[in-house]
Amino acid sequence: MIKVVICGAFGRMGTTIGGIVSKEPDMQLVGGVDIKTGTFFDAPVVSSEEFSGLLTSTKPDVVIDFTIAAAAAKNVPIAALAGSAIILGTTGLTSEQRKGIDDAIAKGNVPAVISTNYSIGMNILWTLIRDAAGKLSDYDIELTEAHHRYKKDAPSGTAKTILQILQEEIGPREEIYGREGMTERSSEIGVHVIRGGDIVGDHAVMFSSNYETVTLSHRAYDRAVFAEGAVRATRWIVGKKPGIYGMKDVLNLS
Ligand SMILES: NC(=O)C1=CN([C@@H]2O[C@H](COP(=O)(O)OP(=O)(O)OC[C@H]3O[C@@H](n4cnc5c(N)ncnc54)[C@H](OP(=O)(O)O)[C@@H]3O)[C@@H](O)[C@H]2O)C=CC1
Ligand SMILES: O=C(O)C1=N[C@H](C(=O)O)C[C@H](O)C1
Repeated sequence: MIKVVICGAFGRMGTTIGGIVSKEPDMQLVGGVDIKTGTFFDAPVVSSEEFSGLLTSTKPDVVIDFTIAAAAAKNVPIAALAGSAIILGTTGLTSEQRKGIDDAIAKGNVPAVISTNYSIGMNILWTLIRDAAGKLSDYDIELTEAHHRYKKDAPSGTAKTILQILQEEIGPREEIYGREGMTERSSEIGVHVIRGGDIVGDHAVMFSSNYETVTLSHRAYDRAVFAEGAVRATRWIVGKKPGIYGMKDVLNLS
């Protein structure tokens, strides 16, 4: 049995993942962590102050974190230093927060999957964007993303990963976040963020020349797509060598 604890248990992702884990025959949901406490899917949910105690009493194989950056920056090091494998989906981490997490994973000598997007489709799209960017580096590039009204970080973690891929493939380019007034396009990458309703997650990259536009896009219809990916990563990480992996490793994408 793979024993699992979920940080952010009562959140949109935490409840979706908890529902899946609780039905998996080879997994046992042993607890959750959130601001509010109680139970989810018959497992106890404790506050972050009680997280260490939960780890000692349940000894989870894997801790999954979908919270907010400030919480993940505290939860993940505690879990890693206690010896649990990590699945981290929380976005909006500062570089200092990410370094603290990476250091704790190294110090705890545990394996971890960290990804800004656990959907299979987005991981395929990232490889397509890399390929297109290498070949269309002289085209104008615009990136758009749209999410629900409650999303706290902008641009999305997925959009930041796309920007990183573009920068790696086409060399350093200025990033312009929205435009207003008298603007003249140069070689920048334009980045545009939309927030509204319950949009689950849309991302698109446009490569435009004077005669054509290539658009590579992805739309998630249901959070289950991220949750299923995180559960897949949870099963995959058990028994892996210590280190930080991505979904491309889980999905065996080169
Ligand atoms: N990598 C991926 O594929 C995906 C990543 N995400 C990311 O996952 C994160 C969560 O998203 P989502 O589920 O929509 O957000 P929610 O706000 O619905 O859920 C986050 C939960 O974490 C709780 N929380 C806040 N602080 C703490 C803490 N210190 N310890 C434990 N729990 C805490 C929140 O409580 P409260 O509401 O009371 O503050 C809330 O219940 C975001 O960063 C999002 O970008 C989302 C989808 C896919
Ligand atoms: O907060 C969300 O909802 C999502 N967050 C992730 C991100 O920031 O990229 C992944 C997905 O787009 C949904």
